[in-house]
Amino acid sequence: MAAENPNFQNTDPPTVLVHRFPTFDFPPGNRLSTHFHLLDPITSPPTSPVLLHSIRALLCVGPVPVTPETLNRLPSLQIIVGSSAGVDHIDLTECRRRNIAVTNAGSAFSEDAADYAVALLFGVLRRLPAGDRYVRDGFWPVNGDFPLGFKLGAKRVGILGLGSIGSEVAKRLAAFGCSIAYFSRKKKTSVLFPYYENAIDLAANSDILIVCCALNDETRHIVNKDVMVALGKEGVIINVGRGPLVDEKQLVEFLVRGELGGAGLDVFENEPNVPKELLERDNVVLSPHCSVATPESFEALQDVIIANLKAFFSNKPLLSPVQKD
Ligand SMILES: O=CC(=O)O
Repeated sequence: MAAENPNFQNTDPPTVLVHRFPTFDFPPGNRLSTHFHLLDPITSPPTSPVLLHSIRALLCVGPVPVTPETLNRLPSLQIIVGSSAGVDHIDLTECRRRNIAVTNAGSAFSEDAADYAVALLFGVLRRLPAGDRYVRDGFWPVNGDFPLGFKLGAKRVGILGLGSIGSEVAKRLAAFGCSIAYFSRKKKTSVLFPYYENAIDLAANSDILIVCCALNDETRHIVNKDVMVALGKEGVIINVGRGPLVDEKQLVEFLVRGELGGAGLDVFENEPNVPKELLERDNVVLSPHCSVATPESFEALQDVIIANLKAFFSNKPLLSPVQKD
């Protein structure tokens, strides 16, 4: 038992406590358990409070909340290794206070998330899901040609959050001939794209807004009514970040009143619930929070998790620490 074995945490492989919803796990065949002793309270017998007291590393699988109560049970905790790009489910303030390091999925998901943002954008502009329904439902022979879509090339794209995902979006849309501008926490010295100091100015100078920033107190509802007005009647919003980055109630009203051109949404404020007004709109493409969900991404994620945990247990710099500022 851990209390009788003060070196428990130094055993090989090192112990990592798993924190997850019962319904949420890695796909079968994960490689983590070949490197670490994974202690999963959902599949193992109840974990004793004494053992919990000795845990130094927590692996957070999926968006399960890490609250001050979770952390109180783990007084020796030094690192939380997250398995998602966003870490809004982890109480970062409390982690900072307790000096607990937090890591995220790093760039494991960035290419898939960026591909998906572009796919949603094509879906909205060229009306792909609506065209698919038109064919399947037998309207083509009866009603004739399908209404025109819009060209992607030469559109002005504003990216909210030019991090790892946003940069991949920029690369892809630049290749389609779009002009790129962005708003981020900070202006990036290494980037030549025009920078706007706030989301409203970015929207006023964009045809399309792609939302891919982290969710926190500063960015909650960053896409609000004023940003929607600035984007204008033809404007398109794509969200592959988190639902609460967009004021969903306002978004619905703007779409219903025809004051926005369309939206492509992989994330929602109250998942898995989607406002019913969106279900019947052909200029809206809906998706069940799966922009990063490919076997290739999950393979890359395991590399990032293993690298972070190995670095932690050997006192080396972490691969993907979450920014402290
Ligand atoms: O939503 C997915 C993620 O944050 O990784």
